[in-house]
Amino acid sequence: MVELLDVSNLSISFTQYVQGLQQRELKVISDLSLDVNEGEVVAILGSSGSGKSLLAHAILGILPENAACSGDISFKGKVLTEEDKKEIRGKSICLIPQSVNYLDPLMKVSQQAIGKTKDEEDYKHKKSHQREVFLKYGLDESVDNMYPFELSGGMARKVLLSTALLSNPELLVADEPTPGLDDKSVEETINDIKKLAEEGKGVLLITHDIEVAIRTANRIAIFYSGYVIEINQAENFKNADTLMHPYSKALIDSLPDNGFKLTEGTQPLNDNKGCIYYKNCLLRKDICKDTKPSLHKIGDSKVRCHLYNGGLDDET
Ligand SMILES: Nc1ncnc2c1ncn2[C@@H]1O[C@H](COP(=O)(O)OP(=O)(O)OP(=O)(O)O)[C@@H](O)[C@H]1O
Ligand code: NI
Repeated sequence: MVELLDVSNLSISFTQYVQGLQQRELKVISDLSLDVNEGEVVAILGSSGSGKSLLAHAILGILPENAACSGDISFKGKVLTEEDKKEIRGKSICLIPQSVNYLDPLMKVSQQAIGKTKDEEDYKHKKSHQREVFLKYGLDESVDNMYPFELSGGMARKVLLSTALLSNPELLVADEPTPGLDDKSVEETINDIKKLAEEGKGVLLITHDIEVAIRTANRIAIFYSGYVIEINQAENFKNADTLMHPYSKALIDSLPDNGFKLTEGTQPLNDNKGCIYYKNCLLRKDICKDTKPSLHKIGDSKVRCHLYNGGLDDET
């Protein structure tokens, strides 16, 4: 098992100005650790605005200027500097962006997929490769000359996927690839992602659709208020009893009532001293109020909860 991506203790925050010159720090992602192996799909599941796209952008090295970021992101055992990220993005690591808005509206889709070319020979080579990959995903020749606004939702998704695959990356970060798609296109997207993993690529699938996560991923990481609170095998998410964190259990139990969608719920925005789930937790203990649990390893899974460490928080 080759580890492709290792995100370790990643935190991302923004400085907010409140009332004139008063500043406060808005922590969007806190102490996030996560890894993706070769041939594996890992889903990160979180509600809207929980920092999922920022995680993707941190991995690619395209965070907005005003974001403060700490922690390490390693690719194949090497901690990446911002320079390294620039060097390998679009090559070994590719992003399937959340929205078609990432495509240039004034450029034909094949042109932007191919990018800059050195000379006619280079263009011919890249053009034939582009056609081959587009065809693999069911995009016929007429699509090459279309502008982004001419694409349907499903076609746009395929264009974003095919474009990301042109450089044959080892790791793909797919940011919400399914919203707005009809059932058939969702099905195709799930199969396409699974196939990529079968070919040996690693995929970090960012989604708020729990059903898509369960059906596509090998492992699922649950995001709550900027923290990963549990990482577990996807099949364990079919039943609350096979999960560990009280929030994950409550989430799965509530799914039938919520039409199997993640509800926004009330996720506290402001961090507190203790466990982020303290207020809502039915199993809370004294220690949970003032001491933050770290992400404990239990077998092949991880959980951020004091219940799983005998009340002691000695692991970092
Ligand atoms: N440039 C920025 N400056 C200040 N705050 C920002 C900036 N970019 C993002 N944020 C904040 O960070 C939070 C997380 O944003 P992000 O886009 O990562 O969420 P998301 O989980 O991808 O949501 P969605 O499901 O809607 O795509 C948002 O609440 C947003 O307010
Ligand atoms: Ni997003």
